[in-house]
Amino acid sequence: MIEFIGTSKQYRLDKKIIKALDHIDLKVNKGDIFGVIGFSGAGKSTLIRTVNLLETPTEGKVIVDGKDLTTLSKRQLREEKKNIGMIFQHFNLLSSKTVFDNVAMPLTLSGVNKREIEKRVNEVLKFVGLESKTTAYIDQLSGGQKQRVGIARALVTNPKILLCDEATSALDPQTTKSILELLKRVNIEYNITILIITHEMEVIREICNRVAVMENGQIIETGNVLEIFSAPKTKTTRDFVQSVVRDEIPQSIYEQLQVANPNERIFKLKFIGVDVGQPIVSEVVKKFSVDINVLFGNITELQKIPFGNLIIEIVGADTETEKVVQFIKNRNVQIEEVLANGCKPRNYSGSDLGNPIYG
Ligand SMILES: Nc1ncnc2c1ncn2[C@@H]1O[C@H](COP(=O)(O)OP(=O)(O)OP(=O)(O)O)[C@@H](O)[C@H]1O
Repeated sequence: MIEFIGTSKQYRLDKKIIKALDHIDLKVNKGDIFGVIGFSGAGKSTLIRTVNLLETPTEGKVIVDGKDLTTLSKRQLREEKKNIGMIFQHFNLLSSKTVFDNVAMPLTLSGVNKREIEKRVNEVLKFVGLESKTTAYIDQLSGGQKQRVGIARALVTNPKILLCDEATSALDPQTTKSILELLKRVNIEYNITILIITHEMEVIREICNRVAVMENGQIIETGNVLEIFSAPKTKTTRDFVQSVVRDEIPQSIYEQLQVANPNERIFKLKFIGVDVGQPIVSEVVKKFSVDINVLFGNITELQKIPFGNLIIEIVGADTETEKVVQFIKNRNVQIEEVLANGCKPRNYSGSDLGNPIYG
């Protein structure tokens, strides 16, 4: 649906060349809610703005729905752009106009007749839940309502693609959730492919099915959301994942544990999907001569699939512990020995946390 092929964009600032996009190869499939995440300056805005040629690439192609936009005439490009809606962090609405007039704007500019405009605008305003606000002025709306107007305006031309440029970054968490819910409905009910750029992993977790991580104008990692959350490969991706799914022992617990007994080792377990329901800890204790302390655990949901993290201390002879590790692996649960800041696996004992609560 959207394909970047060797897409680069350079800016010249004084005598310096800034590589905002550095040979991007990326494919967004029809029906995706595709998230691009990165820190400030990574190149996200530049990337999304090339999809409707608000920025022209200096090199490479941007293919949208089979057409290379960079090769189209102005008139062809205007036609193609009707298939692409966009919403913005700061809404980009006209405050001197009513909600209705803001939403009607793209149709008015294309010369659509009044009756049709009225029908379509009322339809999309109903869809975004603002049918009672048609005559209100933008200044009389909350941030969330403003973004709903932005979404209605983007939908009014029946686009195939919706571009979201940090669409929830100016909103509080509750409002963010409701806007993300609305975007999910846009994707499902209107069958619109969505490309979102964000610096918030929460947004990726909530609605995206696929994600790319950007750094210094490049895509450093890409995959489906479950894959990226369960096995992030780069430090930047790990940091983003950590921001919403903690899977490290909290510092306070580290501090209470003391290095001592070689028979005590700490492991991190990741459960994905149905595995979350497995009573694995109690099974291990019944089957093997070990004790287990649960140090930390959480569970979250990714695309309706449960995703859990557990950090446990196994107390027992090394040979027995290795058998436990194998047993857990055989149950399709990821297990790795915890490393402390890149040091060798640590063994702990002492303190209340060292007292087995299972077995
Ligand atoms: N018009 C411009 N002229 C010069 N440099 C630019 C221009 N636009 C962007 N840049 C530079 O390109 C790089 C990528 O910027 P971009 O805005 O795409 O990043 P971003 O990931 O969207 O960051 P943010 O989240 O802060 O907007 C940055 O180094 C930025 O300073």
